Amino acid sequence: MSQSIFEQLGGEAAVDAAVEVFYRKVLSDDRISHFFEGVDMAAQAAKQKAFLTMAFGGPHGYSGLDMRRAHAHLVEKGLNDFHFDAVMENLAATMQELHVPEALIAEAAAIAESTRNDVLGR
Ligand code: HEM
Repeated sequence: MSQSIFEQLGGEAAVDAAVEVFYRKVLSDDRISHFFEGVDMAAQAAKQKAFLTMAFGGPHGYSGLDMRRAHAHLVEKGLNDFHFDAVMENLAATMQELHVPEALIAEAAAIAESTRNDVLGR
């Protein structure tokens, strides 16, 4: 059986390392940082970790319905494809910075991409 990206990258420790890099990129990206204003910082780190665990195909407790619910208030504030694309870019840039092989980056992107319609509520 083939391993998930999560396992190939080194499991939880790898995700922890990626969280820090991804977090910094997202919060300094003025296309999307405003969506994170007022979000509790400790809870935010856990969210980032959940996001990356999901993108890497690791064990997570989220369904499409949860993704829809978690982002519904952001859709009301105008969250759209432009913002989703920006997050995808930050995800790829994070993995490039951590020297993740291109094939694994593409796999993670495909997983994140599969949540687009749920995250954008359509
Ligand atoms: C690539 C697809 C995405 C995935 C897999 C994802 C994943 C998640 C997860 C797992 C949570 C935590 C949900 C919970 O509270 O249980 C969350 C919350 C959140 N997401 Fe996303 N997300 C995605 C796209 C986005 C985008 C495009 C934005 C905005 C640019 C965004 C902004 C947020 C914010 C601000 C929260 C926290 C909401 C709050 O606590 O008020 N997410 N996301």
